[in-house]
Amino acid sequence: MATPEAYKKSYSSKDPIIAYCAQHSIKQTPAEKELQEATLANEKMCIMLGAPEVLQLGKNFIELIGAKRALDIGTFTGASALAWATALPDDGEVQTFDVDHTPLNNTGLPILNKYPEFKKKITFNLGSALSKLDELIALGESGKFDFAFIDADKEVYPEYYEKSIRLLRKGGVILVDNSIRSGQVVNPQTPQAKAIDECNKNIFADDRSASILLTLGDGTHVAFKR
Ligand SMILES: C[S@@+](CC[C@H](N)C(=O)[O-])C[C@H]1O[C@@H](n2cnc3c(N)ncnc32)[C@H](O)[C@@H]1O
Repeated sequence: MATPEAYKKSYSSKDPIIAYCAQHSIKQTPAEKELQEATLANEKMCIMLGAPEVLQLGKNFIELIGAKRALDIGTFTGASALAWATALPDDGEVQTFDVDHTPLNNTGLPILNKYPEFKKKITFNLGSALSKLDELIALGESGKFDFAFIDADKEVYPEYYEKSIRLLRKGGVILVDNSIRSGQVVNPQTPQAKAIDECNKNIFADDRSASILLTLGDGTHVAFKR
């Protein structure tokens, strides 16, 4: 029985409409399929795996806007970083951030090492994502990224959005994962749900971007930098 959080993810949902949409949307490379299956099989916290329909949306945006540089906030086993790497051009770059590389080392890297054409585009940063994003801003990288995926500690979502909007160029796209949090944002009670709700409200009120909150996966807030 899927947990409520996993319910809307296509790989765990029993909903035939979600299954139908997934069947007519998701196009994974063999590398992505292998990493998804290994994560679901090996990782106790496999619930954290990015929903493939959300990763598909991100890949489509990367292709559409001709992105070259992507931020991936929350690596886990590397599934979202790999998705962006498959969609980026050969000279593309993914900067991915995590405080814990255990799932990456145990499950992600044994598979990623088999696909050097994708792995070579990914830089794995170990440490607080917020500090690393601040370092990029201090290094003069503001306005130089094309795409960002926010999928790490939920309490920090409002700050991750702020850093991402600064680091993206005009026309860049931000996807915020778990923006509905199994419906908890409607009446947020936990610090995580409250922070996601705050982030959703900030994005909706933000003149620096056009945006839409989609009921895709566990909720996907999409912001297009003006
Ligand atoms: C939901 S998982 C990421 C899933 C991944 N994006 C994917 O598509 O499979 C969230 C990750 O954020 C990491 N994380 C938690 N707090 C963090 C922080 N302060 N800085 C960076 N990463 C953090 C966790 O260790 C975890 O691996």
